[in-house]
Amino acid sequence: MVRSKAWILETPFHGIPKEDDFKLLKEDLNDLKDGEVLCEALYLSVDPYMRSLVSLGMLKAGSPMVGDQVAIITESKSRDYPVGTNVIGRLGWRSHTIVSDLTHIKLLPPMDDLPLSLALGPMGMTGMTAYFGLLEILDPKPGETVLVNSGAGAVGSIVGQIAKIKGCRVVACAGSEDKCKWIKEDLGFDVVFNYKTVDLGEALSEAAPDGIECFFDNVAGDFMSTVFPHMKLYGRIACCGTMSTYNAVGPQPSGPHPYMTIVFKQLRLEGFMVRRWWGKWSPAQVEMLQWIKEGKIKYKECLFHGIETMPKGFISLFEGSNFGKVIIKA
Ligand SMILES: NC(=O)C1=CN([C@@H]2O[C@H](COP(=O)(O)OP(=O)(O)OC[C@H]3O[C@@H](n4cnc5c(N)ncnc54)[C@H](OP(=O)(O)O)[C@@H]3O)[C@@H](O)[C@H]2O)C=CC1
Ligand SMILES: CCCCCC(=O)/C=C/[C@H]1[C@H](O)CC(=O)[C@@H]1CCCCCCC(=O)O
Repeated sequence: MVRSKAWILETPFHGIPKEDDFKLLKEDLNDLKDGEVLCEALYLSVDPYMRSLVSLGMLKAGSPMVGDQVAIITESKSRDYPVGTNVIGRLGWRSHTIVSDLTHIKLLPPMDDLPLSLALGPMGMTGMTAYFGLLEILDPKPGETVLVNSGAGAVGSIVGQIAKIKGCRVVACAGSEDKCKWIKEDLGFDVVFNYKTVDLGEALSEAAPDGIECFFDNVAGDFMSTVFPHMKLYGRIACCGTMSTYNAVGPQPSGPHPYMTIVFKQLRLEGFMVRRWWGKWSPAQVEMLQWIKEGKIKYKECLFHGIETMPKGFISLFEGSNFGKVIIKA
């Protein structure tokens, strides 16, 4: 008999999630039926969207926490997935899972000798978000200025590096001096500032006196409103996420929005969800693997150890204490 540990949401979040909002349950799993496999989690992902699922009413008190994990098949009654196969799937915050519908798991992308955890980072959902959000929505040209916020995060750090590969000038910000040092010195972004210690408008005027062609926005809110006047005519904005609003309590902030600037500068804003390009993930992963092997894309992981630490890892995303991709090693 296998005992699984599984996190549920005990109390819907109010403001920044707290460790008390979660509860760890233990469940004895049944024996496998024909066609089923038993997955044991190796690495689990925590991502900002999990916070927004509560605001959207998709996660309620008592709901199992959702999320992707890299797992190994430890028992199998399926010919397609023999014991020892590594898979990725939206299996939730749990240590062991019986999978009956095998469309819920898939093989990892080819990763040569890279750590398996990268299938949750640059080779996985966050890396693909950076890749497609930048290349499909913003389509930056060599010499253009690309601004990215949360620049030391899982998505932002990859956005800036792909923009450098494409010959762009990268302006990025992050919320600590250590993060700024990493993206400036190790990742080679051109202009970097700590948005918590500068006047954002002044920092943008200084960083991009001729204006910004492409803005990859992970934050929204006041940050975005401040950026609009610094955009160039026909500037493009990829609306990737809204870190500044996920923990908002009560009605969402309503402005100010410089609408006249959007019209006058003929800006294009486009929201996206990375699964739009699901059919193109494989070739993108091949290119990402090549860039990582050539040292053109560097990555950082912020590892937490043990499934018991999942709430801590998740909360770190909103405290800004994470560097790169937050991963829980089971
Ligand atoms: N559209 C899509 O398909 C996808 C969208 N996303 C979005 O991309 C964004 C980045 O995700 P991801 O890279 O995984 O996360 P990160 O690794 O960037 O971690 C989150 C970071 O956000 C910053 N942050 C936290 N709270 C705030 C706040 N109130 N205001 C401004 N910044 C804040 C912190 O960095 P700092 O030190 O810089 O403050 C923190 O480290 C998120 O908005 C997420 O929802 C992610 C995946 C897919
Ligand atoms: C829901 C607000 C999302 C804000 C932006 C963001 O972070 C999006 C992340 C998605 C990414 O495109 C791929 C995903 O899987 C993320 C969203 C998943 C939402 C539904 C999850 C429901 C479930 O698994 O049961």
